[in-house]
Amino acid sequence: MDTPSKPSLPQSLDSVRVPQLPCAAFYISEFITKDEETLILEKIASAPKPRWKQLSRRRLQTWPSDLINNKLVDAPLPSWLEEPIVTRLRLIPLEEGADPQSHIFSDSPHKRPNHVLVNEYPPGIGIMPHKDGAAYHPIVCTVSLGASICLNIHEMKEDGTLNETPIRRILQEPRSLLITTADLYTDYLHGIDDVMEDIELSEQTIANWSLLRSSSTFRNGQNPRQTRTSLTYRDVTSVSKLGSKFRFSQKK
Ligand SMILES: O=C(O)CCC(=O)C(=O)O
Ligand SMILES: [Fe+2]
Repeated sequence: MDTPSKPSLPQSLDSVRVPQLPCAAFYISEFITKDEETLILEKIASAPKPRWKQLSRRRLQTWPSDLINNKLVDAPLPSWLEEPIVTRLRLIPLEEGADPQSHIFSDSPHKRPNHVLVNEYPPGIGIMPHKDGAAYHPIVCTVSLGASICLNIHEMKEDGTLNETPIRRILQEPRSLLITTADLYTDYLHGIDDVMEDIELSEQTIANWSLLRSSSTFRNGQNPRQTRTSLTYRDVTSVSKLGSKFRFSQKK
């Protein structure tokens, strides 16, 4: 096959920092290959039906399991969520010249993500502006599959209500990785509009325009939505070991 078996990763996260954001975010346009994307989408599609949680308009899979009181029952991620993504995430140093062992999860409690949400967005469907809550170490790695979508970053008004106009927008292409960290997850909100098309896309309006794989695709400023699936990787701070005992007691 002609397609490369691995995408070429940046030398450091610092070189793919999203400009014009109040705090650190990083965007790698080609984080997985088309073949890897296809394989992961097949694995998601072939998961047993009860794996899907149907929300009012969107559906969701949670791996390895739902959190209970913000705690994760200790269990490994399935291999198709671990490889190649987790390994590759931990290969990119934060800065050039930094300790080559350092990576985005170096300071997280488990040094790696232990939890993945799979969110499927049909055209016209998004997610309301929200914060991700206290269960996680404040780093989220989002791999986008299938189609492009715009993520909006919002701030709160002085009176504590949401400012509906996003302060920035980030365009996520299929096979890309977006890493959002720190205040972007703790102080700001993020959401996706319920639209059939993202509009007014340009160098002026999209924070990661210079980092896109193919900004020419959006020359006319539009992104007609197709079904887009996201994988959000996080490190759940609190992990209980109860699960292994429970599984043991279930064995005949
Ligand atoms: O799909 C996305 O890019 C965002 C998902 C999200 O915000 C979440 O699962 O908390
Ligand atoms: Fe979120």
